[in-house]
Parts: sequence; structure tokens; C-alpha cells
Amino acid sequence: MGDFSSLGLSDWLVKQCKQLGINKPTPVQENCMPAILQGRDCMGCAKTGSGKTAAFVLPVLQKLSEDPYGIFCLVLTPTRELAYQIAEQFRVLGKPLGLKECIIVGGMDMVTQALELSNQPHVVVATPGRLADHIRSSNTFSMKRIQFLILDEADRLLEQGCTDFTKDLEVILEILPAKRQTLLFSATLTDTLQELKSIAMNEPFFWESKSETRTVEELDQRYILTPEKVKDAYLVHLIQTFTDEHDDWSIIIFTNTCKSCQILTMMLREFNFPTISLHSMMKQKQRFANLAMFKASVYKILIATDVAARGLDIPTVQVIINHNTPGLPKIYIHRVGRTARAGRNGVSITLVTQYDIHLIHSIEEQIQTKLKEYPVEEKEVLKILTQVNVTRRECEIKLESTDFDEKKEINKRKQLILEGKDPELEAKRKAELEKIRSQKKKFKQKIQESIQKQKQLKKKLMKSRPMKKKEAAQATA
Ligand SMILES: Nc1ncnc2c1ncn2[C@@H]1O[C@H](COP(=O)(O)OP(=O)(O)OP(=O)(O)O)[C@@H](O)[C@H]1O
Repeated sequence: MGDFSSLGLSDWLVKQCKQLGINKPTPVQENCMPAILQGRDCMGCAKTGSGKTAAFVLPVLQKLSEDPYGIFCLVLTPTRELAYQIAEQFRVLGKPLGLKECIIVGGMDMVTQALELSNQPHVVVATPGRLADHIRSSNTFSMKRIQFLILDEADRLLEQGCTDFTKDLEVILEILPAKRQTLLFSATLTDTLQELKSIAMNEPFFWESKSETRTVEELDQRYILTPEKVKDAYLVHLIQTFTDEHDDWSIIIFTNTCKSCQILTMMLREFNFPTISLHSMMKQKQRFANLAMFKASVYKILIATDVAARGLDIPTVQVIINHNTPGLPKIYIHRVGRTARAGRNGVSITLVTQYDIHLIHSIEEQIQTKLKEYPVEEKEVLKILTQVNVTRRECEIKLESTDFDEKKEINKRKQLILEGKDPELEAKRKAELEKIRSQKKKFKQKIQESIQKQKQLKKKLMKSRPMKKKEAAQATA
């Protein structure tokens, strides 16, 4: 492996890297940086925690130092927290340049952001929605001369998930110059490769880390098979064990909804665990404050929705617990990638109910690794089961007495209006879909019941008398 100088970085940047403990390039840096410095578009796919951020920040800073102007580079990323983290890397590594960077994300003051944009910062790091809002509403800044467009977590930006960025991306791409370098990075690029290639204009340099598995070797991946009703007791038991055994460990628990995130946080606090939450129904300032307190180890346990699944780099995180099994292998890869970063060790534990076994199989198939069972003393879990379930119920009742559900409904309606949809029509459509789904479910259940009955009948027949071949065939049919 070469060093940063041999890849074409100037001495001042190499020195800056050293100060941050970045001495030798990681493979994604070693392979992608020369192509970027040569002026090529680039797509880099490497495992979580492998240094993809510096792989684009360093060449941009190098090029910026040769011809500094604003706005030189635009970075787009799916979450607000990630935007701050990327901007920080630019700020720290680009300090000798007197780098001016600006962060444009939702939930923060629009006027202040507009002012910052008009001051022509060198680098803009943004989430697509808010940047598109600025483009639609003002003409006080220009991105006509940008040299670099970077899509971090590019597959997430281009997929049509629960937050669909495609319309905002169209607005943004329209004001960018055709002649630019486009860089796309993610740990899971390959799933959406073709769509991504159309964003990078020139035949891009594509690099993917060669490995049999899609998760890092330093990660110990475990599961616990548990009935839904015992899940929380397992969770409390696990946290108790980890906190008893390790002073300096931080844990992230991923859950599937904002409400579940809120209830689990309340519940773990009842057990005196230093817990804090992060989800999209919180005010943005609170989100930043909570993340900062978790990073500073004021709180050792963060309960989050998938808003924290991608990109966040917190070295103290040793354990990831999936309170629900992720529906997509890709989400699993990013969630567990919040630990075992940059060569460190880490553990992930996924709580699996009997209904999630097929999800675990498809995760294992994608990551090419078998999850191992995590040994737990069931007796200890059963001892706290009633107490945990009663506490959870109390927390649910407490939450129901607040305006949490109402706020959620208002947020949903606001989002629909922003997307140009009619909330009433959408509600109707959803109700109809729900009806069809429940009919389908009932139908499926009926079929399963009749299959079950047939099987039982066949068993009875087999037991009661030895069958002739012909009879057995009829019973099976
Ligand atoms: N060459 C290097 N040597 C040592 N540490 C490095 C090097 N490059 C980056 N790092 C550190 O590795 C950590 C992970 O890097 P980074 O956040 O860029 O990972 P990533 O590949 O973007 O992960 P993810 O896919 O989860 O977003 C950071 O703390 C970063 O400072």
C-alpha cells in the first residue's frame, strides 16, 4: 500500500491527515483518489467504516487549493446528521485553506442558510429537500460553476423509499453545470448501479472492494430467537449485562418506528439506563443535541430509527442491537456498520421472532455470512419478564396521554402537502389498500388452515390403517 503523497496529495494535506491519525490510505482511498484527481467521475463501493468520506474530501480539497472559489463543491446526503458530520471532515482537513463550508438541511433556519449560500462558500453540504427549497425560492446564489457533485449514500438518495428524493434531485441537477465531476459513494452501491451510472455523466471509474462478505470481519454478528412478548425482557437483560461488564461501551438500539423508539427510551429510563433517542419526529435541535450527548458518552445508549442507520461515525459504539429485524438486507448492513469501524471490533445482536426467520435468511444470503446464536441465560430473562412488560405498558399509557400520535398525524399531513398530495385523498387510498391487504391476509390464512387440515387428515389416515398406493396418492392430492 502506498502513502498519500504517492497518490498525488500535497504535503499540507498529508500533514493534515497525519494530525487526525490518518496515515495510510485505506483501499477505497488508494483506488478512487487517483482517478478523482485525474478528473474522472467515480463510483466507490466499500464496506461501512472503510474511509469513503476522506476518499472524496481529500481530492476535492486538493483541487480546491489549486483554484479556490465558491461554490466549488456540492455534497448531497440523505440525513441531516450526516450532513454535519461530512461538513466537519471538510472543515478539519481543509483548515489550512481557510475553508468556508455551509450546511443546508431541513429543520434549521431558512433565512440564515440563504445568507450563507449567498456568501459563496467553497463547499455546500446539503440534504436534497432543503436545498431544492432554496433553489425554488431564491436566486441569490449560483451553482453554475461547481466542479464537484458528490452523492454520499448514493443508493439511498436515488431509491424511492419512504422519503423520496428524486423530485428534489431533479430540481438540483437542473441548475448544475453539465461539465463537472460526479462522485458516488456507498457501502451498498451495487444494488442500484444502473440508475447511478446515468447520474455520473462521463464513463465513471468504478471501484468495489473485493470481498466474499459484505460486512466487516471485525464484526461479531449474532441473533437471539425470541417470542415477540419476551423481546423487551431480552433487551433489558442484554443491556444490564453489557453495562455491568463494560464501563466504556456505547450501544445503539435500532427500532422500526418513532413511537417504538420513544416507548423503548421511556422504558429503559425507568430501569435507570442512561438512554437517549433519535428519530424524525423530534425537533432538529433536539436531534443534534441528543446525538452530541451520545457522542460525548453523557448517555451510553442511543435508541434510534433508521435515520441513524447510515454513515454515522461514532468510534465508541461497541454494540448494535436490532430490536426489530430489518426488512431489507441493505438496511441491516448499514445498521450493523455503526460499529466495528476503521478496524475496531464490535458486536451486533438481532432480536428475531418466529415471523422474521425468512428475513434473517435473506440477510445471511446477501452478506454471505451466517449469524451465530447469542447465548443467553433464559432463566434470568424470565425472572424480569413480568416487570419489563408491566413497565412497557405503563410507558405506553403515559405516551398515549401526550400528543405524540396527534403530532405524528400532523407531520404526515404536512409532508403530503409538501409533496403536492391531497391528505384526504391519500387517507382514502391508504384505507382502501389496507382493506385489500387484510382481505388478502384472511385469504392466505384460510388457505394455510385448509392445508393444515389436509395434512392432519392424511396423518390420521396413515395411522388408522396401512394404505394402498392408490389411496395414499388420493389423500395427498
Ligand atoms: N486512512 C485512514 N486511516 C485510518 N482511519 C481512517 C482513514 N480514513 C478514514 N479513517 C477514519 O475511519 C472512520 C470511518 O470513516 P468513514 O466515516 O469515512 O467511513 P465510511 O466508509 O464512509 O462508512 P459508512 O459506509 O458507514 O458511511 C472515520 O473515523 C475516519 O476518520
